[in-house]
Amino acid sequence: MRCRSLQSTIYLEGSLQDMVRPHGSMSFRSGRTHPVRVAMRPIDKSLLEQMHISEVEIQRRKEFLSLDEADLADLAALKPLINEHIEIIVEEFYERQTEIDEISLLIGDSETLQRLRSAQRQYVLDIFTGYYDAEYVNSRLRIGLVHKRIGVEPKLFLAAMRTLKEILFRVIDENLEDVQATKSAKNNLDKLMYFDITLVFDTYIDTLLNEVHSAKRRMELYARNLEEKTKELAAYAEKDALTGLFNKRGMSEALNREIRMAERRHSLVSLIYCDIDDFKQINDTHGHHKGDEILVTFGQIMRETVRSSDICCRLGGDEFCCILPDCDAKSAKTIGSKIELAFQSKYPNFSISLGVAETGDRDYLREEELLRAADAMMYRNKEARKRSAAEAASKTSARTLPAPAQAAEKTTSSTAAQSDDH
Ligand SMILES: Nc1nc2c(ncn2[C@@H]2O[C@H](COP(=O)(O)OP(=O)(O)OP(=O)(O)O)[C@@H](O)[C@H]2O)c(=O)[nH]1
Repeated sequence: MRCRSLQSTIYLEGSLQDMVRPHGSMSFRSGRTHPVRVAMRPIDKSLLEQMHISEVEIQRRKEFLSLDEADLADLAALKPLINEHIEIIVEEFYERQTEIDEISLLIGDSETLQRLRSAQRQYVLDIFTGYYDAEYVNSRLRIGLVHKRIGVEPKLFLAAMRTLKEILFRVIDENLEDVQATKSAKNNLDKLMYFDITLVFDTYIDTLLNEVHSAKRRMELYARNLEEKTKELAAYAEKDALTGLFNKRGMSEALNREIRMAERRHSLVSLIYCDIDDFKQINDTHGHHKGDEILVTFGQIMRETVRSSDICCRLGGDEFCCILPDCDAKSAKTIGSKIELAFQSKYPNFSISLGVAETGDRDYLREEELLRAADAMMYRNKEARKRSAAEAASKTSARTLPAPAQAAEKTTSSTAAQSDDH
């Protein structure tokens, strides 16, 4: 195997090769690390493999450009001449290149310029070796990759190739006497430089496409995340932060939807409306923290008592409701009683008031009408409960006069009041 540096480039590759060489592959060659078995990734393949460029493909490319063995041998014959002029060629090339602001900026400093000079020197010598095999092709492909990564645009690369060609043509013109040989040498050089340019462009475009695909994948991921976040936010907007039940807005949408569905199916929808009695007093006596705990517990009781298809909501403060699709008012009252029983067994000193309303299966109330009806019944039940509590209190105080009136114990069942009301 001939030893030819892969570091050669038109003008910028040299010092930047290490930027793109996978570190793993370097360690592996030097035997410092053991190869780990992982799925085949792009960095596990050579550029030639990634670009699907085989020996046959290299030959095809030469044929496309009518670059035959005789042309290549003629180019190799110019090697002594180029060797003789190599320093002048590289000197003039960089003099002209650094006159271009964009290129000067890309090169950046004198050490980089020095490294580029030596890489360029090697490239020019490589052109005239007469060997344009896989190794040569690989080094050309690498240039496209590096150019894309460091931002050397095709226009700069083409301008550089043109400058180099002009310089080489001039050296040939000035030193070859035979007109036919001069013409043929320039023609062969022209074809080889086309061969190089197509390879550089192939990896440049491939890298560009990979970047586009990668950006597309990132965008899709971002869009998916955004969609999930939007759904989460929308769900948050419909949920009550304290109890996790639907809030008023969520309830409104759900009730609307359930009434419309019931209309389509000619079925019933019932609504239980609950309010914790004297909740203000509970807060005042036991503190807000206890008040919160009661609200959360009530939400849990409600959820655990009803079917999973029923929709439990906290309308605000101490007011709750539950939407019961496919359920009549009688069953809703029974469910309400179960909720009340469970609540009172947890908090024997507190009570709730309930109201129930149903709609369907011939005429249907609107969402706010159904809510108003259930609320009105809850209110009537609460008033009835308050009246009987007041009566009980006055009877007790009459029996125990002249002692001051005691606060009534909250033992009256609101469900009983509700039933009476009906
Ligand atoms: N702890 C707690 N209290 C709340 C919350 N939201 C509202 N409240 C309180 O709940 C109380 C509700 O009181 P009211 O609407 O007067 O009703 P009530 O005291 O239950 O009286 P009745 O409905 O007649 O039985 C108010 O004092 C509100 O400040 C909450 O998230 N946590």
